[in-house]
Amino acid sequence: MAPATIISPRRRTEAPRRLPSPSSPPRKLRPISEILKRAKYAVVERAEYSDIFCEQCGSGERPEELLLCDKCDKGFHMKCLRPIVVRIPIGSWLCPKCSDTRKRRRRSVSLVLLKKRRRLLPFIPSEDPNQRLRQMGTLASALTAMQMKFSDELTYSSSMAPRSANQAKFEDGGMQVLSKEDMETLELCRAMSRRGECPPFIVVFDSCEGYTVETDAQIKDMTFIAEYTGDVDYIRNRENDDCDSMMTLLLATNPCESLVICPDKRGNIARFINGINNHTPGLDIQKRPLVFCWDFIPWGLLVGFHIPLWEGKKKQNCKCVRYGVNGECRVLLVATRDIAKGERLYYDYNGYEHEYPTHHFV
Ligand SMILES: C[S@@+](CC[C@H](N)C(=O)[O-])C[C@H]1O[C@@H](n2cnc3c(N)ncnc32)[C@H](O)[C@@H]1O
Repeated sequence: MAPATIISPRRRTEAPRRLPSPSSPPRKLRPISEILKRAKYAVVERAEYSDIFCEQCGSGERPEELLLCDKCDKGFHMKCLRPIVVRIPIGSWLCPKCSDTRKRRRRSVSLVLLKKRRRLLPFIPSEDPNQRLRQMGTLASALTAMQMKFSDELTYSSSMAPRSANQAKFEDGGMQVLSKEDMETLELCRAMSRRGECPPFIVVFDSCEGYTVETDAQIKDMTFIAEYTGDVDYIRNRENDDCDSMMTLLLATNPCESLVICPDKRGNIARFINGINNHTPGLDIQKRPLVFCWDFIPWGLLVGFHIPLWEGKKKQNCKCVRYGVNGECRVLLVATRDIAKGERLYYDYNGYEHEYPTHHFV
């Protein structure tokens, strides 16, 4: 906003200045806050503003009711504005057009920032090679216990679904495409993993949750955690499969073409990440915080709502997202907030089909 032009020591949108009558005794100066509280109208100083008229009604009458925009210098009757301005604004005032431009400019800036912030970040491997060995060791133990082999990519076999079946264009309603920059980040992470610079996570065993993944360093929001890998198969082949780690890969318009990832023989750390319980409220309703809102209530009543605060939602710190990458579907796990070292990873298993039973999850 352009700085206000100084035409007198007073602001143009300020309250009227009452000149003391020659007969009255000198008065003490009142604080500006008190003057503004009592002020009814804006005063236009006639000497400099005699040619000002209202942009809405075109009239220059009732100059004492004219507000001047601190940016474009144009005049507006307080009662011609919508909504009507009933008292002189405290501080600077912008007319509807100037405040709209400012809002729009602000919005586009924040969108750019938002876009920048939403870019995928590569994980940062621990510097100490011994620490990385320990991390890989915990994964190797868990894989061995599950009789699985490590695989950091999707695998295809003729007895299941061929690679040609994995086409993002088959997705019912289309699939979001991973941006070029995010693809580079994904490739960078894969290259790091191949060199033994693994992501800083460990797999631990918990008597309630089974295997679960914990961070071994602080993780930033939007950090790429892992790709969900395993054998790709048609959903139709797996209808009676009791594997609890299957992941949706493709939901095709023709259900016969839908695919799942099955990490029963091969997979990576993604297969050990646990889910949130999104059925059971963690706090009883009386103890949930109240949120107050009066925005949409015309008669200005203050209304409080209880917001459902599911414990699981609070634990959730990553998400599982399907993307089209070079025309194929891929499933990526990404941090949804900053995660402290030692925190366990959780995401919502019911992201797509709302079917996974999580009632028993801790
Ligand atoms: C993809 S696996 C995750 C790794 C699994 N915990 C394991 O030991 O192999 C999914 C299974 O883990 C278990 N699980 C996942 N999240 C859980 C949670 N929050 N509490 C308890 N069990 C959970 C459930 O048995 C679920 O079917």
